Amino acid sequence: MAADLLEIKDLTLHYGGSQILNGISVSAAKGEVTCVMGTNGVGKTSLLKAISGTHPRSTGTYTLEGQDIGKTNAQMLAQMGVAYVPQGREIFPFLTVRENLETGFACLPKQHHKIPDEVFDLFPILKDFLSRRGGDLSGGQQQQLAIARALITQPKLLLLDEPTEGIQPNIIKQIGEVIKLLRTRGDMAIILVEQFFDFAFELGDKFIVLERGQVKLSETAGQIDRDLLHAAVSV
Ligand SMILES: Nc1ncnc2c1ncn2[C@@H]1O[C@H](COP(=O)(O)OP(=O)(O)OP(=O)(O)O)[C@@H](O)[C@H]1O
Repeated sequence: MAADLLEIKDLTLHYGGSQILNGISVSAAKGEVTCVMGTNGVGKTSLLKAISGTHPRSTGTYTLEGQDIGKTNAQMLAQMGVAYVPQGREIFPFLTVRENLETGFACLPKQHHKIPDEVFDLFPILKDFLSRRGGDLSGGQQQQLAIARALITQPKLLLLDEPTEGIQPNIIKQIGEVIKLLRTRGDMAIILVEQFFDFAFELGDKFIVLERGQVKLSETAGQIDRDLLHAAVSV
């Protein structure tokens, strides 16, 4: 198995006085997809917020490529290669597709301020729509744009929060193919939060199931029984 890029131990997270995550340990390796699963409200998005630094971690240790990144903030984490595609995509509706993509440059030194051709190889539709406003794209196209924008930051760790939510089946399939391709490339670790069971099961190398802010189950694809995993993520 590949060496872990990300290692998180005993993470806790609070919103005000409410403790939402409790003693979470997660690791992720380059060339692997780690799926975080569980029913609504168990803390999946909160975990991604903690990893991306968009919400402060209360306690726990966090290393990226062996480097302790303790209280490093979201902007610094993005510059270190942590890219977060949030649930709901959060593209800028009044910016064009090109301008949305260019926002990814904020994490990069000036000499890398060019949209790589690879982005259009992965998502050809974006090339045709470069001048359209983000808000005029379909939900699936917006999701592709959000993933493309994250890839422009040259991530080592890609965090995807429910990329299939509300998306038409043909685009879900394309997004699945892109995730497979990125995994095969082997230069990034992917953490995928997903409630679409078949999609997650097909892509995952590791599965972590959360329940009320704790890890209920953590297994590799080779070890996990499909029915057991399905039961673990069902209400
Ligand atoms: N900003 C916030 N302030 C207070 N409580 C919050 C906040 N965001 C989330 N929560 C609560 O934290 C818990 C975990 O939410 P979170 O969004 O992380 O779960 P989730 O597993 O991603 O759910 P879903 O699948 O519905 O997106 C829920 O009880 C939610 O109501």
